[in-house]
Amino acid sequence: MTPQSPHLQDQFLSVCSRDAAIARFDAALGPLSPREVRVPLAEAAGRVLARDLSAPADVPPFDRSGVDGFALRAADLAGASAANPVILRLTGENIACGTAPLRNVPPGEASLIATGGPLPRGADAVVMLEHTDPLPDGRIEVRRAALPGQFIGRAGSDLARGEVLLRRATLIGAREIGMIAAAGIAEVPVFARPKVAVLSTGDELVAPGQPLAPAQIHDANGPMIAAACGENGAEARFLGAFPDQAEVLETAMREALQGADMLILSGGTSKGAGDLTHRIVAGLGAPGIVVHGVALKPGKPLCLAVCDGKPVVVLPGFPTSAMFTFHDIIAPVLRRMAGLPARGVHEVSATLPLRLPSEMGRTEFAMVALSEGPEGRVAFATGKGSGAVTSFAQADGFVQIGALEDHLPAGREVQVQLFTPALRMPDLVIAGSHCTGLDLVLGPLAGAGLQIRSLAIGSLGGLQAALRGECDLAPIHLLDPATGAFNTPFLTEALELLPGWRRMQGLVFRKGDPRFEGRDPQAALARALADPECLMVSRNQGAGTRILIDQLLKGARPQGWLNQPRSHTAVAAAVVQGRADWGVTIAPVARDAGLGFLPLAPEHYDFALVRSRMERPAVRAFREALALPEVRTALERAGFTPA
Ligand SMILES: Nc1nc2c(c(=O)[nH]1)N[C@H]1C(S)=C(S)[C@@H](COP(=O)(O)OP(=O)(O)OC[C@H]3O[C@@H](n4cnc5c(N)ncnc54)[C@H](O)[C@@H]3O)O[C@H]1N2
Ligand code: MOO
Repeated sequence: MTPQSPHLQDQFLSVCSRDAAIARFDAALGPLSPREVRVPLAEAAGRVLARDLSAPADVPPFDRSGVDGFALRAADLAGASAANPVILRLTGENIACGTAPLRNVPPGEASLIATGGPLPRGADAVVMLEHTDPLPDGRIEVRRAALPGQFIGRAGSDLARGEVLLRRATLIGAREIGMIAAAGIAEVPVFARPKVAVLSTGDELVAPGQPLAPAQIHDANGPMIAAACGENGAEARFLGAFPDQAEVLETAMREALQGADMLILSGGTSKGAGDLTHRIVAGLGAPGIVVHGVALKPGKPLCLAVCDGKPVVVLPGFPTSAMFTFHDIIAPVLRRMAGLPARGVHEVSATLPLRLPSEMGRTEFAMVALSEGPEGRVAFATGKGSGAVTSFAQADGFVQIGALEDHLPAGREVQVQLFTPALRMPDLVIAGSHCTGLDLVLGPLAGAGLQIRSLAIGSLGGLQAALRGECDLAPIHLLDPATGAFNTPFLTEALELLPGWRRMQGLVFRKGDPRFEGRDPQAALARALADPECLMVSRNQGAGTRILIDQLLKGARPQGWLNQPRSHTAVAAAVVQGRADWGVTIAPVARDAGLGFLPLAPEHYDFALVRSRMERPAVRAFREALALPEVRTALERAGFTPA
């Protein structure tokens, strides 16, 4: 199916608004009524009740004692007190739980009764054992009066026969299981979980656990979407990742759809020539594709189809896009099929500390992480683009930006829709440059139960957040070219420097490359600059390493200088994969990547502490962790030099 010339593609995406997409999908799906099945009580947890459950019998089935004591007639105890006890004879019967009483309790007598024991005929009250005294002749003295009905649980008082104990559409949990069991019901009518077949498409996909060949990535969408289906009442069957081969894919999709109530694919729905899933979907059944292209960001290439009554969905390949479109558009359908109520919306308000750019023409969902600033909650954007998967873990929720806005200004108050109903603000907010060494310091804090939010917004971004008092500390490695000093020149009165560690920066190359191997850095650099075939990888403007690179280059602009990734790791990857021959990164990254390393200069990775927040327990804990001998040893072992 792949066209001869991949650049000659169909322009099949015709974008409609989110609301129009939902309306078209709903209209094609028609009413979605969940099926009912009966499951044993032991399997009912997590299911949704398909009909009202009525009690088949009274609970409790008989009047019973609520205490260990004596069943008796309240009238016998009129006027009883410690000073004036009443003496009663015993019937001789001892009513245990699970035994039906045989004897009457006539006036002037009492029967010993256990908590939960059935009340004998004649008795109308129970007194507690500790309010009585045995007499040597076998009778008892009762030291206080009793009200009729005292300590008696009446038949049907918990549940009367015929009473509705749980309503339809109730989500069954442990408490509900207890009620159903008490009512004596062994089989529970619940909604059938819709069966969803999930499959990923893409030649580049490899199952987690399998090694990656060049240009391959691990399949994130498949497991993620299957789990999200489970969270929304469905029974997902993940069928694996399939290559972009029309026949293989079509067979897999037809088989999957046969045994399922819904089919969800991801990938291959955008404009690429290899994007063939939508073509197969179009032939799976009537009416076929009803929406292809929604004015959502992320999520534009979403494809919605109904094939002979069953929903078939192609989510965008980018994991963030797949997840947002699933939750926004697919989850509500799934919940209706599963008989689950719509998910509640949980919102908090917060202020944007920074301008949040947005694309005009698409409703945009921007993920944010919350922190407590001096003037209330602030929401930092955490998005790394639709292709990223880690933004979810760092975000508390998302902000919706209307299709007609191209940005939200700094200072704007926004509503943040939370991912989870309960928001727990982090105990420690770190914003700035990330370093793998930081994870070694944070380990003990997380182990002590502190919730830590680490926002990788670069040294300068972190410094500004710290100056605004919106984080507790900012990890920075900023070189002042004028003085050659690190970090201290950038501080103000409001900040205090906590020394972190030194990271040796050096020139990296693939081991064995004779242009670098065994030379001193300056000689290697001269050799590299003299060779027009020798390709470098640089760093982004603003990075400390970039300042070092520009100092080394003295104005030279070798091949590859415009390749300016934002991280040490990306530099190492470019060299390892041969997209560049040399670059500058830090020793631990070079070592982990297996690259040759020629040391240049140590970089100071320190922490700008916000003075007004320094007494917070989590900040103190951070300083203590940094000084721990085991943390220092771990840092050294990882290739850092603690300050
Ligand atoms: N010329 C255009 N290119 C793109 C457009 C466009 O309008 N014009 N739309 C972009 C948008 S927006 C999105 S979203 C993506 C979605 O593309 P597809 O749905 O066709 O997905 P793929 O091309 O197959 O993959 C995109 C991306 O995601 C990775 N991927 C795919 N499946 C998985 C998986 N199961 N687990 C992890 N990652 C996955 C894949 O490797 C690609 O990197 O298209 C833009 N392009
Ligand atoms: O819609 Mo794409 O989902 O912008 O990333």
